[in-house]
Amino acid sequence: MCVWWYKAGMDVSGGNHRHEAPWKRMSKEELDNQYSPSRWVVRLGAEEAMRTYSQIGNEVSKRARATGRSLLNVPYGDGDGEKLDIYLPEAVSEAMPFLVFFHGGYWQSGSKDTSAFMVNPLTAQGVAVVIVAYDIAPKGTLDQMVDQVTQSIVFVQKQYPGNQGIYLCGHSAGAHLAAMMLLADWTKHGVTPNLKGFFLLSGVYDLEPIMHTSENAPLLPALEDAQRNSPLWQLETAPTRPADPACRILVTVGQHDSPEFHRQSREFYQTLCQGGWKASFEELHDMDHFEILWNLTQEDYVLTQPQVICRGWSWAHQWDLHGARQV
Ligand SMILES: N[C@@H](CC(=O)c1ccccc1NC=O)C(=O)O
Repeated sequence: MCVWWYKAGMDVSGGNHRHEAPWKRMSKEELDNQYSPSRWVVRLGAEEAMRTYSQIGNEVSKRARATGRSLLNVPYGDGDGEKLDIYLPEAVSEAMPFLVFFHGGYWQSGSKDTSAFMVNPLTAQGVAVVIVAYDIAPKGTLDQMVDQVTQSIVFVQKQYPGNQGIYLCGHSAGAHLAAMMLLADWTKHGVTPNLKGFFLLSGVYDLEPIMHTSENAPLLPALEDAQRNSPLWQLETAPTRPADPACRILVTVGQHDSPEFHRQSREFYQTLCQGGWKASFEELHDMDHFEILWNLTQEDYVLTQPQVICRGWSWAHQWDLHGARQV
């Protein structure tokens, strides 16, 4: 079942009219603006928002490591950068649920070492959290990053075959990498991970507009690179099906994210619905691109409740609190 949450005044009419994509009419300057999330924060200046992002990431990661219940820099592949951190709950069991997180930073910055945002609230509630490093550009190409993320999930499944579910979460560029896992061919890896949910925070799902921005152009040398790595494009042209039909996908975007980020999330959600995936969409009230992550450090935030993240997503009903309604 697809759940469409909307607020009064929100445009629910849009289809996937790619030929009419609004970004095609934008100047380079406007595209740069639309794809620079820090320029859209409302309570801080752009630079201050980025500084705060690093500072909070640093602090929460130190706090997460201070509990001593972590396995750090575990290799999931042969490459130097192919490492992940596993944060365990107090009561470790065979059948723990796992949340695997992919950090953002436009595929060019960020680190697992400063991205343990949701670790303490979730481990306190019995969920094991894995924070994955991947080779950001210029060391890594997008194809390599996608491959590394795939390998990291295979590693978790092989290491913890009795897991109660693997839930993927990604922020921004990390949401893109998580979304690419909807297209993964697990048969090549000899194991099908027990994927139960995708939790996509302010992501980018169509990389073509990014090719035309100054900051990101070097990432995507050709249109084929952008298309091959665009889950939106791929799902529209070659739809896939979940291995587990109960697998859920939550697509979220911050209210203060740019119009292009809103469009990307909405279109991705619609494409998922059309493809028969169990998807939900939520615009996070009064949130900017970075505050979404800061809220994930809080144990009492709606999205860090295990029943939201790891138990059948009964969370949806809680959104009534934010004035959203189901249609
Ligand atoms: N240069 C970007 C930085 C950025 O996009 C970003 C930074 C930290 C975490 C996520 C980000 N965006 C997506 O991956 C900006 O101006 O917002």
